[in-house]
Amino acid sequence: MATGRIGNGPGDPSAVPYAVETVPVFGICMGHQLLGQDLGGKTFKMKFGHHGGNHPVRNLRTDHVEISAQNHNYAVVPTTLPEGVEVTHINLNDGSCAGLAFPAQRIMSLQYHPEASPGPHDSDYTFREFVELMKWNIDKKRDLQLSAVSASGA
Ligand SMILES: NC(=O)CC[C@H](N)C(=O)O
Repeated sequence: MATGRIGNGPGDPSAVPYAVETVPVFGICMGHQLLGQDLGGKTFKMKFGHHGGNHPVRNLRTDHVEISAQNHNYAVVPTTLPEGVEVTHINLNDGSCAGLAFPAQRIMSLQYHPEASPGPHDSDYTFREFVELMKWNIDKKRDLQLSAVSASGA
């Protein structure tokens, strides 16, 4: 997943469990493909790809159909994704993977472009979903900090 370097510091590392946390990630298009690969999945080159602003996708969680802007030639192979990774959207023209989620690490991604503008706004809700993931992370970090402070007796 996201890589980085955590530097040196004073004191007992067990007193700061909140210092290491997973950060919510929202991947779009290439970001979706790279997340799919990072989670253990494979990608493949499509025969024609999807290009244009009128591609129907189905949200498998809500069963709603959204019109989407798309511009890609590769896609994630759903059957190669490991346990715990959920396919959240499919392209209704060819059944290809149009979105995935890994809730355990607060990861979400879309193959298409919800940010497209001008373009359809059917998928604006996905940005609100990502804001909720970030809020959850902030609340969890605060709770961990509070419990670490009370455990230390400070
Ligand atoms: N718009 C993109 O990010 C394209 C991703 C990748 N190069 C593809 O063609 O599928």
